[in-house]
Amino acid sequence: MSNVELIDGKQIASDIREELKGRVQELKEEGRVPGISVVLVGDNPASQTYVNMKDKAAEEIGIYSDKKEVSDDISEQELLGIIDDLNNDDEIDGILVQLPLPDHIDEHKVIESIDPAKDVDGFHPVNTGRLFSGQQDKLRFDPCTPKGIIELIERQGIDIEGKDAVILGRSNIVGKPVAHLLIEKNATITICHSRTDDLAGKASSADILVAAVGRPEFVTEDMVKEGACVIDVGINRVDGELVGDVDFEAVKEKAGPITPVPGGVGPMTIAMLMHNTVKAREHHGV
Ligand SMILES: NC(=O)C1=CN([C@@H]2O[C@H](COP(=O)(O)OP(=O)(O)OC[C@H]3O[C@@H](n4cnc5c(N)ncnc54)[C@H](OP(=O)(O)O)[C@@H]3O)[C@@H](O)[C@H]2O)C=CC1
Ligand SMILES: Nc1nc(=O)c2c([nH]1)NC[C@@H]1CN(c3ccc(C(=O)N[C@@H](CCC(=O)O)C(=O)O)cc3)C=[N+]21
Repeated sequence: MSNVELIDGKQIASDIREELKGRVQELKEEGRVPGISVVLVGDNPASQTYVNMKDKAAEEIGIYSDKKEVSDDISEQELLGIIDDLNNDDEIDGILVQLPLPDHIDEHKVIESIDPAKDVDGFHPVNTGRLFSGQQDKLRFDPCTPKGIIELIERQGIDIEGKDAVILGRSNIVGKPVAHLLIEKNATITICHSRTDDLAGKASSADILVAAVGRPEFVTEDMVKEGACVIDVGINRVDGELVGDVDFEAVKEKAGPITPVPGGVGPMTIAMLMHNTVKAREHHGV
């Protein structure tokens, strides 16, 4: 008999979309459904997949969704022009510029050009700043993947307060923001990266281990404490197959609650994007 406790991100994300559906219906009756626009530069197939998943989720929930697909030789100026139009579009509550961007475009400049009240990705410095300073009373959009991770843990009934959380990875879109959210939930955090000494030792002290390194099956059995909650953020394509940052088969018996890939954090990212779009619409009004 297997004693694996799987955290079903697919199911939890579906529950969240169902909750949002009701709210969107109310907003529709008020006079306007939420709207999101996704800007896609170039034709990276992985990006196409995510953008299609966003479209599908929006449609299911009743959110208006619009796509701006442009060639990867678009100038920075032109891209900033598109964002300016979206900032001024009253039907659009949320703007998402799919990352990464081509090298000739300054990612920070593009993100900073988005109206913070439409920044449903939560990447604008106004939003990351409010996360950093723990401001919960102001309009604040938290990044979707980190927020999805917190929701997964809490909806699984796992208490975060007082726990030792170890995060593998320090990127601006996953590692750093998830650390802030976990601090806000009263966890004690350690962030590891490529220069960390004794990463395995640190990881194996974690009650909650978040793997976001972008290396297939990086987390092995020796890096996991017995019964620890393991959250696998990794999305790696290996020989056409999707593989996480955790060696799931090797770790699943030793770990406590654990997320699969696919069907773990990924669907939660999309659900949180929808959540942020509804929140943006509530703020903007009809
Ligand atoms: N499920 C989802 O919705 C999402 C999934 N992802 C996936 O999550 C993973 C991480 O994404 P992202 O944060 O953007 O990745 P980045 O490449 O931006 O960051 C990776 C981090 O991991 C660290 N790292 C890399 N190799 C090692 C190593 N050998 N030992 C220790 N640390 C290491 C890096 O350290 P250093 O800083 O020192 O270089 C860096 O901080 C990817 O697989 C990505 O595809 C990303 C976003 C959303
Ligand atoms: N501005 C911006 N915001 C992002 O949020 C953003 C981005 N750029 N660039 C790329 C990353 C990656 N990302 C994912 C979203 C959903 C899944 C997801 O739902 N994955 C499914 C599987 C999908 C498949 O089969 O390929 C799963 O894990 O079950 C994965 C990855 C969002 N990102």
